[in-house]
Amino acid sequence: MPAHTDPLDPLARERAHLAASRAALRAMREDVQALDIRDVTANWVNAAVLEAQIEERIKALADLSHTPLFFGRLDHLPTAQEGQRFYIGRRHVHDGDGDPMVVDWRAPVSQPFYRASKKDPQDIALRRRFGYTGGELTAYEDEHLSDPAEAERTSRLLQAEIERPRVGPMRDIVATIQPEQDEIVRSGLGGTLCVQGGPGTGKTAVGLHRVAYLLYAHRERLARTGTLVIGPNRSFLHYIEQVLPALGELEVKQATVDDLVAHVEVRGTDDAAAAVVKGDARMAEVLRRAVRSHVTMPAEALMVVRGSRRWRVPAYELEEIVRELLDRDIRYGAARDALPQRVAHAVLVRMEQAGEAPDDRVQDAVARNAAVKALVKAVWPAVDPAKLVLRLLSDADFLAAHGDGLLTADEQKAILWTKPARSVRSALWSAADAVLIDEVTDLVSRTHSLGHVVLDEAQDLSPMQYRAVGRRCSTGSATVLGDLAQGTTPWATASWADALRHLGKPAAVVEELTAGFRVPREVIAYASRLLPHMSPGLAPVRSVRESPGSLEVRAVEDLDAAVVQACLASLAHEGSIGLIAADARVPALAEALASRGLPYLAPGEETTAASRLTLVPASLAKGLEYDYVVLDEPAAVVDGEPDERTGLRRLYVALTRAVSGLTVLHSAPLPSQLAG
Ligand SMILES: Nc1ncnc2c1ncn2[C@@H]1O[C@H](COP(=O)(O)OP(=O)(O)OP(=O)(O)O)[C@@H](O)[C@H]1O
Repeated sequence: MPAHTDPLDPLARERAHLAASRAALRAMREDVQALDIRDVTANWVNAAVLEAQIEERIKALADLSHTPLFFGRLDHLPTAQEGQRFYIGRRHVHDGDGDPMVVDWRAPVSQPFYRASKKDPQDIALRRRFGYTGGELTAYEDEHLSDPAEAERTSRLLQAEIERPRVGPMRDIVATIQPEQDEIVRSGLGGTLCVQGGPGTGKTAVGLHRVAYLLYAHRERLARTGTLVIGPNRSFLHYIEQVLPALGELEVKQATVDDLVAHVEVRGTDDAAAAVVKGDARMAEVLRRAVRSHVTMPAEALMVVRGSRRWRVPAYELEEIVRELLDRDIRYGAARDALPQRVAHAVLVRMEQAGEAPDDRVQDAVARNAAVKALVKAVWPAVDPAKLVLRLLSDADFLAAHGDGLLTADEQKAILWTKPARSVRSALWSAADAVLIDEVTDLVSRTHSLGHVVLDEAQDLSPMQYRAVGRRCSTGSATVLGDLAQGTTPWATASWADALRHLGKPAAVVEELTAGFRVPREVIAYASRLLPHMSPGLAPVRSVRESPGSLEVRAVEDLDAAVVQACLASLAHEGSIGLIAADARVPALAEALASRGLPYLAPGEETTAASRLTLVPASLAKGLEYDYVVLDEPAAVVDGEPDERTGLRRLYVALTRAVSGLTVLHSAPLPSQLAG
């Protein structure tokens, strides 16, 4: 592109605005750096807090050289907003007079940039998109939305952004959020939203941008209550971890469900049958019963001695107090804390009847009396959540006592440990056990609720896991993202209504995303052959990529050699390469790559220009994407799972990771559902 120097040339003027905005941002940063806090802070605590806030602000105002300050411009019709012009970017920048040079993409005035169309111009005369090459503003593209003479056409810049080869971690999509995505991003904080969408429809991207939006629109409230993004595993979290910081949001926590319930060290695994029962919502009732079974009715009267006097509360009255606490909708631990005061109150009533005038201090003293403490210990003992679950899984009679009528004899047998554990420390806890312990922990004392939780790849959670997530946003809201067709756990949810019920958000609205931004048409059509066999009723994704992409399916004799060859061939292209294989095949392929001197990364490790090949076990492929994918032996991917449906879904996930091209290599016959 030739250099533009003519001051009347539109590109030159836009570049001048970019330079001026940069200078303004620098000035904003310098202003903050120059702040002298000595005058306004009376003590060092305030000073430290303020300094930390200033540090944050300075960080937030950094000019990231590779992320353009603005990517769009909106000119209102002269009749609207006084014909104002707004530059839309990742953050707000103002000049010395406080007038905006760039407005934050999340501000209400930016919304038409994403939503306005020729059909509904929203008083916009001009929408301009900017193209950048290496931080330089090099192109622009105009739409005159209110001009009936101008025909609607697809934006080249938008298309180029969608088709761009992928390297490195996930990037933000602020410049190209689509209208149907924007509606999800900007929907209110009050309600929970569930998004069903096929592979590559932008669910993860939308979820992350939604957090950024909510933090902008409800900054103070969410700063107080907190936000959390939940993903399926570490590799996935690594892959997405830079999106929010790039949008200026540094405070959002990220975790897996396992991280949330890490009350014990998980060293064991369950077979599918046991895991399904442990993850079933009926377990919540079994646990509730088991916890409440610790409460016993007082058999004897309570005798409290104070000075020369003895006060007696009969057993039936103590029982009434205990029953009343059991009937109340409060946690086991809260009721246990309340019990001594209730009992003390009964003693106080007697003192009053005897003509004394005891005050609150007397009641507190009675509540701390040894006899009262002993009573509480006997009738309402403390419950250790891990010990309780340990007993339930080790002691057949205890499990039967609380599981009968809820779990069948076979189900009880499935979850009982064959070798009962001796102690919480030595037990071989599984991931599902940790969730049970979390449920009990919450029965004992209420879990802290955050303001907003984004739950990605939600289809894979068990009902008990949904409950664990749900209690972390019980007074807040959630964004639930997933694809029923990509459910690869034996307990994967069959319907969003079920999932949302277990999450405790039955009134959530379910939206659908149907446009695919990742997988080329030919490849998605191939993968979609599996849909009727594993998730009948779900429509295939409609790819919006223009380049048809390449799909090659080849039977070979020497599989390892062919795979290495295909990786080398893919490396001749620009972008990242993912070699996806059944988990059991990974060691052999690792050796084959190593013996050819081909270095490779593990999933989630950052691809760089020098190191672009990742060896991906099929179990970790979910949510990730690579420019070119080489898929090893589809039949092995299917066979690696406990049942065929799960196997086909795992294969569907593996087939839908490619952005530009997919090479499928097999020495065994292809699964019949894939063969055309
Ligand atoms: N509006 C958009 N503009 C440009 N790129 C987009 C847009 N929406 C999504 N993408 C890109 O499409 C790819 C797929 O998005 P994402 O990973 O969020 O999809 P997903 O629905 O979560 O997929 P999966 O179901 O496979 O996990 C990403 O590279 C993302 O940046």
